[in-house]
Amino acid sequence: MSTPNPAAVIEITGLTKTYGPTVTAVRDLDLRIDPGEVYGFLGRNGAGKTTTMRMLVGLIRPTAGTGTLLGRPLGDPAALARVGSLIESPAFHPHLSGLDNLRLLARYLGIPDASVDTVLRQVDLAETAVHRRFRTYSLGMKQRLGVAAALLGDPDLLILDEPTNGLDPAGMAAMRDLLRSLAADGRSVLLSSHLLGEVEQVCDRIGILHEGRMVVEGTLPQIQAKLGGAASTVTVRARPVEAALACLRSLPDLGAVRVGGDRIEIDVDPGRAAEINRALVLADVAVDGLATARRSLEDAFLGLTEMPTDDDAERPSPMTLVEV
Ligand SMILES: Nc1ncnc2c1ncn2[C@@H]1O[C@H](COP(=O)(O)OP(=O)(O)OP(=O)(O)O)[C@@H](O)[C@H]1O
Repeated sequence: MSTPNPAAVIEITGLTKTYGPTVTAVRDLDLRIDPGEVYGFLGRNGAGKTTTMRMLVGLIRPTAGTGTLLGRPLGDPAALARVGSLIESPAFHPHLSGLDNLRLLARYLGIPDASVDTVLRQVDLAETAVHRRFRTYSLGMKQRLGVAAALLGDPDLLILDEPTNGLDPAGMAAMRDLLRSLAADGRSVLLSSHLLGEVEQVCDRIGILHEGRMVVEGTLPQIQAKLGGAASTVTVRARPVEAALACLRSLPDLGAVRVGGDRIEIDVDPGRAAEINRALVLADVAVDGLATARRSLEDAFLGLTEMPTDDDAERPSPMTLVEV
């Protein structure tokens, strides 16, 4: 049995949420987050990210599961007071300015007005925007104000559901910098996203959720390794295919080989492309094309969660794994 570590910011086991007899939104989830760690939940819509976060901050009650948040039992008010969260759209007064909304919230929480200026600077909400009515805000501005509100109590743990939603690329970069600087101060961040590129750039560890389950978890290199397969491929268009495969069989240390029409895709370092080309030509195989690609984590993630991609329609004939 593992010993619980008192230093863990979040440590939960078997977290489950069911709705009625048929919907299991989160299934038997184990999660541990350490101080100063930025942890990202990655998953397509409906994977269970928001439900998990709502359980952690006490908005909904877990069906099953035990654990601690900041060293206290899940749902403990003293621990929740040290958590800042942005889950779904925060409720701000539409007719008040961003500044007045935060001042109101600060007073409600018993926090000095000076903290409002600090958090507004942290999220980089423009001076002009601060004085505008909330209802005129763009999605990105609303998002920044939501993060500012989450930061108000100087929390030890931030739980942010899709924090970059609605931000332009510059806003996304600023948000990443902010989250990293918060982590550098020893705070922990749990965020969710359906964009791999986002979590990849900011998170120390990533957990991929799919249909309520954690399917893979780890650092980026660990996830790459766990998802298996070569990280890169060499693809050749070659005729005749049978002769090409016979030739490939004579080459050492190739990974999996897949064939679709006249396309042969080989899991191998792209640095061996020239060697493969030379071998095929020497074997009297006509090489009509040769391309190299590094398999991104995005591809692996999409494959894992069977998410359709925009370029699915353009994909040529399906590839079949062959023995070489
Ligand atoms: N109150 C509810 N009643 C019934 N089913 C629910 C409820 N809340 C969530 N679900 C279901 O639970 C599953 C997980 O939803 P959840 O919102 O946690 O996913 P998500 O990963 O956050 O996705 P999204 O990015 O779309 O918010 C979905 O199938 C959803 O339809």
